[in-house]
Amino acid sequence: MIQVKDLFFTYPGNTEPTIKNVNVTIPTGEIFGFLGPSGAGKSTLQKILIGVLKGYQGSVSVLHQDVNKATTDFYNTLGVAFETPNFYQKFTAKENLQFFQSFYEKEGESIEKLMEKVGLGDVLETRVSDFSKGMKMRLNVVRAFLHDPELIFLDEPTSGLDPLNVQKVRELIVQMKEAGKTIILNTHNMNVAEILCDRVAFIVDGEVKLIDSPDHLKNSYSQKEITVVFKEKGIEKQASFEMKHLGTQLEFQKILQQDQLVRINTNEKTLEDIFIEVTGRKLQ
Ligand SMILES: Nc1ncnc2c1ncn2[C@@H]1O[C@H](COP(=O)(O)OP(=O)(O)OP(=O)(O)O)[C@@H](O)[C@H]1O
Repeated sequence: MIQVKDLFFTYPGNTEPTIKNVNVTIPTGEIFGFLGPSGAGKSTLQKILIGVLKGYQGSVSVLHQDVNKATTDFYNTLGVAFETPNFYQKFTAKENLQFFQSFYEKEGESIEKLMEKVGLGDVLETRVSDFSKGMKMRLNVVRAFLHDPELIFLDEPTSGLDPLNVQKVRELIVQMKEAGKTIILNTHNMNVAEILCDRVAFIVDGEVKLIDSPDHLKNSYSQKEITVVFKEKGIEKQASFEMKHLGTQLEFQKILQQDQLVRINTNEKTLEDIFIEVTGRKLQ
């Protein structure tokens, strides 16, 4: 679906490349996340992958085409939600979506259904000027799916959304994956990445530092131990035990038998902890 080899890109007028030696292959049907702090180069990479930024070095094949030679077909099978939503403020949400849909040959799910899925079912006839930032973000996601594309790029799709609406957008993305779509997310929301992505790439200063699945990363980086919090003579205490010896760990068995357990933590690292450990950088 996507094959990037030895990619470098320098903005005109800059001396240093913004994208440095990126190599990545993304198969059909995957949810793939580019994770990195602000300024890491995620949007630049997205613009190269959708054929907007030219003049790069290396090779970029998307939907089995060299993006430098992308045809109309390419844009009919590609959906994009840019980080900053761009709508006609005086038009209603529905009028905006109908207008953008008219550029494409194919129609996917109805505007009404898609809007319903992101919790905007009752504001179809509302002018976009009356939308909040979070509503515009959700409308932006709907816009990317209008023409039933095969490959969808979503730049920070959950930015500025409350937890309930983050969940709605997440559910829509999962439904699209189940329908066989390939989805590329740019995000610095590690929680979203952890739940949604089959694989993630850590990107810092234009370089991909690591590509792996969230599960495999968490298994590799987390300590294989648990911490037990228990009460002894009314005082709360804690002790850590290696997971592989738990069955024969007498002290652990004693805590269980005395029924003094308060809680057990698995000491699992979050994707954010692992990002910091691997790259030495924070995400926000
Ligand atoms: N048109 C441009 N000309 C010159 N430099 C640019 C241009 N657009 C972006 N940059 C620079 O390229 C670097 C990467 O920016 P980019 O927007 O790709 O990062 P990002 O990871 O998407 O960040 P964010 O999460 O804040 O959107 C930044 O240093 C930015 O200042």
